Amino acid sequence: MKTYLTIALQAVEQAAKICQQVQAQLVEEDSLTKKDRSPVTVADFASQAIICKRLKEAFPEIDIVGEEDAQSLRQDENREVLNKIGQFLPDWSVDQILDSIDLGNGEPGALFWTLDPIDGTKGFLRKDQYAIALALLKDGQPVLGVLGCPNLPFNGQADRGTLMYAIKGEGAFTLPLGGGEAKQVHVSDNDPEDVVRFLESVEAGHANHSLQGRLMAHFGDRAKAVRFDSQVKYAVLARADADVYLRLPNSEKPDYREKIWDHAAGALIVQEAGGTVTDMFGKPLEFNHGKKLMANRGLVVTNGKLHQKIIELLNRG
Ligand SMILES: Nc1ncnc2c1ncn2[C@@H]1O[C@H](COP(=O)(O)O)[C@@H](OP(=O)(O)O)[C@H]1O
Ligand SMILES: [Mg+2]
Ligand SMILES: [Mg+2]
Ligand SMILES: [Mg+2]
Repeated sequence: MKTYLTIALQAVEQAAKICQQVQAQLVEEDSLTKKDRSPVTVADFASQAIICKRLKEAFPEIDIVGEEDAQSLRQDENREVLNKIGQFLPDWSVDQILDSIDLGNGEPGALFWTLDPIDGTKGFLRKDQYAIALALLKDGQPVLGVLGCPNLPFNGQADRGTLMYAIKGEGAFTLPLGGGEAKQVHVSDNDPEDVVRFLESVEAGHANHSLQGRLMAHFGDRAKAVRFDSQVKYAVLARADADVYLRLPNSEKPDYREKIWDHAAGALIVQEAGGTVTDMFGKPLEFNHGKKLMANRGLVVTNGKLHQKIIELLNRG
């Protein structure tokens, strides 16, 4: 597992650097709109290209299931975006870029990587939080997870981003992006009688803010809420800066199912930090139904001590 970890950390670090460069000089032309009307940027593509190339060099036999693909970039009308990616990957040919992105077109199997090259693209565009999320899944369960969080201050130092990782059975760890000593992280100790710090998405379309608000109201003025984009929420909970992350299904999109790359890395990190991750009914996540969490609805992530209470409140009919 150590070899997987070393390569995964290096790949995420490298991608994070490029994402930071793109974000620092972001212009409107750097993004495209996908078929589902969600955005994708030069940085999402560059990040996926770099990470896939690195993983395939080291582990050619392991499939990568990435969020993005190069189909739109192969169309003439998007040549500008492709050229822009090339500016951030100066030694790469156009074909190398396209083919590396498409290395992420693998299929879920007994052992595979899942990659979200930028989770929270809308946050990235707003210059808020985003994460580079990579997980290794074995027999339907994440066994290694890495989150690169360039805009999440490490130990309160605003100029240093945060890297977090976990190996199943070995705990969760954090270090600054750019390198440093790894320290183990643990979730908070708060119980339902304490202050409860909630996390939810910034984007109203990705969750059910009104239902989440009603649940938080149960805790009166002991409830504090913070909104962050992306799997940064898992990282914040894992290091005890929050107690509960709610992601209840948006009632206007009843058929939406969560994607594996939006949760595999974060969920393992929280679990290895001592927390609990289930769907809104208290059911464990099942990562063995393809690219989506078909057997689960919504997510409830807690420090463990609050889990039963939250599930009860949600399901008391
Ligand atoms: N209706 C919906 N319900 C839940 N998640 C959704 C959604 N529509 C899009 N998403 C996902 O929400 C992710 C961002 O999560 P968050 O709201 O926590 O920042 C997106 O990841 P990407 O930004 O990688 O596309 C996308 O996959
Ligand atoms: Mg996306
Ligand atoms: Mg995502
Ligand atoms: Mg993404």
